[in-house]
Amino acid sequence: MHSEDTFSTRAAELIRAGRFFFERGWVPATAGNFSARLDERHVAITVSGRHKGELTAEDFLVVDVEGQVRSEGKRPSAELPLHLQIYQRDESLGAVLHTHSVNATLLSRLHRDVLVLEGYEVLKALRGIGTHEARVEVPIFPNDQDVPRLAARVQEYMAEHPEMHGYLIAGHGLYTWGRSVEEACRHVEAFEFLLACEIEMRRLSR
Ligand SMILES: CSCCC(=O)C(=O)COP(=O)(O)O
Ligand SMILES: [Zn+2]
Repeated sequence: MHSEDTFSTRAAELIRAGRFFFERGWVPATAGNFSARLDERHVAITVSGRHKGELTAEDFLVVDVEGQVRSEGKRPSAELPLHLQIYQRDESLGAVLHTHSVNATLLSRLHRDVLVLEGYEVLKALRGIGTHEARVEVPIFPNDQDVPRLAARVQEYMAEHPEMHGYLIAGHGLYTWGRSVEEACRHVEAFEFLLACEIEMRRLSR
């Protein structure tokens, strides 16, 4: 069972991540949501509707991995099922981060089905990738206000593509994850750099 200390430490890491993302324009208004695993069965996640650049420890609540709320009077992120899908399928994962940058939003509307990233040295910032020659496929799922249905769709896709590092939701944003908050933040930064390169490439080759 997790301690209060674990909750405070994970919340502090996610608060820092929120400030960092907000300063870069990746979580405008109240967009985005963040979570971190507390133990095998519990997760801390942002309360719905909070500004992710101005989070405090009060803006997090505890849920179990089945989605039962363990903090009275707090409403979890509307996108909780997308976080739980990741924790349920892989016990080694410790954090899930969702951002809404301009570049993620634009690319997810310009492409259908999948965005291919290849030839970039920064791909090596993604866990398990050791060469710029890697080919990273980022699936793009249609947006859906029925979040459990969207989570089921992601689950189905991940069963076929277990090496995924993240995905886009069309017109919406990026989901990525890691074994720790630090690793998940590195993935957000790497993806944002790669998405910015892809946008610029399209502009230059017009
Ligand atoms: C203002 S963004 C619309 C909702 C959304 O996509 C999001 O990421 C934030 O939702 P939450 O319930 O986690 O605050
Ligand atoms: Zn969102």
